[in-house]
Amino acid sequence: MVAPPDNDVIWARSLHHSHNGSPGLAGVSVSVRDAEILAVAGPRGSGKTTLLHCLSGRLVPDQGEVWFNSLPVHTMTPRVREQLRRERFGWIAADPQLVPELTAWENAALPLLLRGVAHRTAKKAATEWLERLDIAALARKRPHALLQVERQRVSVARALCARPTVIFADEPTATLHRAERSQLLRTLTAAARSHDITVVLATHDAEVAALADRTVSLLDGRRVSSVALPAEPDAEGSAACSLSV
Ligand SMILES: Nc1ncnc2c1ncn2[C@@H]1O[C@H](COP(=O)(O)OP(=O)(O)OP(=O)(O)O)[C@@H](O)[C@H]1O
Repeated sequence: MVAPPDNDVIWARSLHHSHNGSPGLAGVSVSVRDAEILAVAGPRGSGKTTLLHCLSGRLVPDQGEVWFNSLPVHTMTPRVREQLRRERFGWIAADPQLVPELTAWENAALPLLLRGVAHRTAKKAATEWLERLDIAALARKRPHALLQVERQRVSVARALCARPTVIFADEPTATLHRAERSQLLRTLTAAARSHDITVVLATHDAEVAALADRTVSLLDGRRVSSVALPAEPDAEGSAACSLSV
C-alpha cells in the first residue's frame, strides 16, 4: 500500500464494487484536494452514490483502496470507520433524514451531541447555523411542521455544525424547486469555502456541477472525460446524456 499525495484529503484507486452482482463501480480512481469542492457528475445509475459511499467509508469496495489523509479507510474495522464518519465527515442526502421526534435545532446539533459536546455549546452552534440558513425562527419546530426545503436546510446545518473535514452531499437538491436549489447550494458552498471544508457533491444537474471547483464524470461505473447533463433534469430526473470517453 502506498499513501496518497499530501495535498489530497481523499484518494481512491481502482475502486470496484457490485451490489449483489449488479455492477456499481468498475475501476474508478479519484482524488479530492483539501478544501476543494468536487462535483461527481453522471446520469442516474452511473455509480455516483456508490462512489460517495466508498469514499466516506459507508461501504467497503470489493477491490481498490480509499485513503483519508494518511489513513487507509478500506482496511479499517467497522468501528473505526464509524468513528471516522462521526468525527470527520458530514453527509447530506436528497432526503433530509431528520429524526422526527427531535426539533430542528436538536437535529442540527445531533453530531455534536453524539460526540459528547455540552448541550449548551451544541445548541449555540446549531442555532448559529440555522440562522445562517435563514431558519432560526423554526428552531423549535419538529420536522413534520417544516416544508421540504426547510427540512433540507436543517440537514445542511447538521452537516456543517460539526465542522467536518469533508461533507459528502448526494444529490442534496434533487427534491427541491429551482430557486430553492440554488440558494441552498450557494449557502453550502460559501460556508464550506469559508471554513475550509472539502465537499464531494454528487449530481446529475449541470447547474449544480457548475458551482464546484472541478468535476469528475461517471458513466456505467467508470470515469469518463465528460458527460453532458441537462441544466434541469426532467420530471423523472433522467438525464439525456452525451459522453466522450
Ligand atoms: N442496493 C443496491 N442493490 C442493487 N443494485 C444497486 C444498489 N445500489 C445501486 N445499485 C446499482 O448500481 C448502479 C449504480 O447505482 P448508484 O446509485 O451508485 O448510481 P447513481 O449515479 O448514484 O444513481 P442515482 O442518481 O439514481 O442515485 C446502478 O446500476 C444501480 O442500479
